[in-house]
Amino acid sequence: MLRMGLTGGIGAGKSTVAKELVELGAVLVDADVIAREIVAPGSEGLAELVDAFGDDILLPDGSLDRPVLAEKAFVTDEARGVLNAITHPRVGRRTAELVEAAADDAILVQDIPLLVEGSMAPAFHLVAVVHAGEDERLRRLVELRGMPESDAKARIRAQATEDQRREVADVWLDNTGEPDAVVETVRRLWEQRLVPFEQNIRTRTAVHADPVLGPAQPRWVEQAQRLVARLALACGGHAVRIDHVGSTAVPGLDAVDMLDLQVTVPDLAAADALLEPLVAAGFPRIEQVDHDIPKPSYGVGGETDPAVWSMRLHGSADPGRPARVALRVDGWPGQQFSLLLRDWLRADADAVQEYVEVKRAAARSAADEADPLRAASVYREAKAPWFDRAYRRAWDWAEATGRSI
Ligand SMILES: CC(C)(COP(=O)(O)OP(=O)(O)OC[C@H]1O[C@@H](n2cnc3c(N)ncnc32)[C@H](O)[C@@H]1O)[C@@H](O)C(=O)NCCC(=O)NCCS
Ligand SMILES: Nc1ncnc2c1ncn2[C@@H]1O[C@H](COP(=O)(O)OP(=O)(O)OP(=O)(O)O)[C@@H](O)[C@H]1O
Repeated sequence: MLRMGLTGGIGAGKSTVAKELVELGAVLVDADVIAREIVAPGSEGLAELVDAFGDDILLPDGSLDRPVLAEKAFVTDEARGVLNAITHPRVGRRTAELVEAAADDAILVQDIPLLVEGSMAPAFHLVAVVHAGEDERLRRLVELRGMPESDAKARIRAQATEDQRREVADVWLDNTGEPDAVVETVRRLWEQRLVPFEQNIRTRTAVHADPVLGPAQPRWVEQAQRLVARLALACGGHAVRIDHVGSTAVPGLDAVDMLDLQVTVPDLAAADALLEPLVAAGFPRIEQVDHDIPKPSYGVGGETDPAVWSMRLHGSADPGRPARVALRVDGWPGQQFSLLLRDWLRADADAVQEYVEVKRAAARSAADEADPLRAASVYREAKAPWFDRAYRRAWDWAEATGRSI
């Protein structure tokens, strides 16, 4: 099952996007619909609202007078807090039941207006944000939906900002233009990302990245932050720390478009306990081959022992964001080196330049190989001698600068 969170400010066009996704085959769980269900006539939720806001929020037939409640609830943060405290736990429980009931191969889309406000992003495999500027949203709400302007403005004020939404957005769906434009983008998203992503989760398949060296991308840092947040939720107490490592964590360093994340675990048993939680979170296990594990030819204390280089490797099931997740044991040389190498390169521009040239030469040698597996191995082997020396140099740098991990 793939779980996608869909959000956006009021009037941005979530319903337009959700409708298209349902037509394409998604199972929709809509928080606004659930929020209506849990305050239906005769419900406990409605009785609590009446206790809190007075019986003038009821229509003569006993149902909720929504505009009247909106007028009372969105005037102050306190009143909105009371509304949220009554409704949100009930919406949460009903949502959990619906998610539980969805089929294993479902592409589940959860339309949640307050996803960002509720810090829910890491619980999803992917978060899509529908965007339209504030003035345009106001216009749509007032002109097309007949909402009082003061109500529309009060709700916008009560919601997350555009910057906060950008932070969690794996996919940014611009809906400032004609609705047809966003619908077309949604169709492409469905075919190129959501369908293969769901299949990869179910079949435990990690995606590959094209082994092409490209210039550093500023978006790598934000993307890595989102993956770290997901991994932290999936790993819970088993992770000592989670870091963005590797070339994509070093500003200005050319790299293959593959993010490296390291989950530090207390021991290998903890790494193995994380197998299923990581698969479910969209990070399938990759079986290791011995030569994938770096082992320096010299060391300062036992690093040549292959046992201390043991690790567990996972990949990403998301075709839109290839990543490798290495689970390494706290204090073992591989875990330490991965952090040290990153920090040394971040601190030493000459070393970065040197490494870029080594990588480019390795890429040139690999380009002659037609077989992709062979090309990957040529690339790896061409970099190995530099890496071997880097192991020593990074430790020397740590000693000289008094850096500790
Ligand atoms: C106050 C109510 C009765 C007003 O009903 P109305 O029919 O006018 O609006 P509706 O429920 O369709 O919501 C429309 C939009 O308003 C915004 N909104 C609704 N509730 C809130 C809230 N508590 N805080 C901020 N924005 C909100 C969302 O963008 C939502 O998509 C209703 O919004 C409500 O019960 N809200 C509390 C539940 C809630 O938080 N729902 C949002 C998702 S869980
Ligand atoms: N691209 C667009 N251009 C013009 N109008 C649009 C566009 N997309 C949506 N609308 C209209 O704007 C209004 C708000 O859109 P929609 O109901 O999809 O927003 P929403 O994000 O689901 O809002 P809510 O937060 O209230 O659930 C609707 O009347 C819709 O028909």
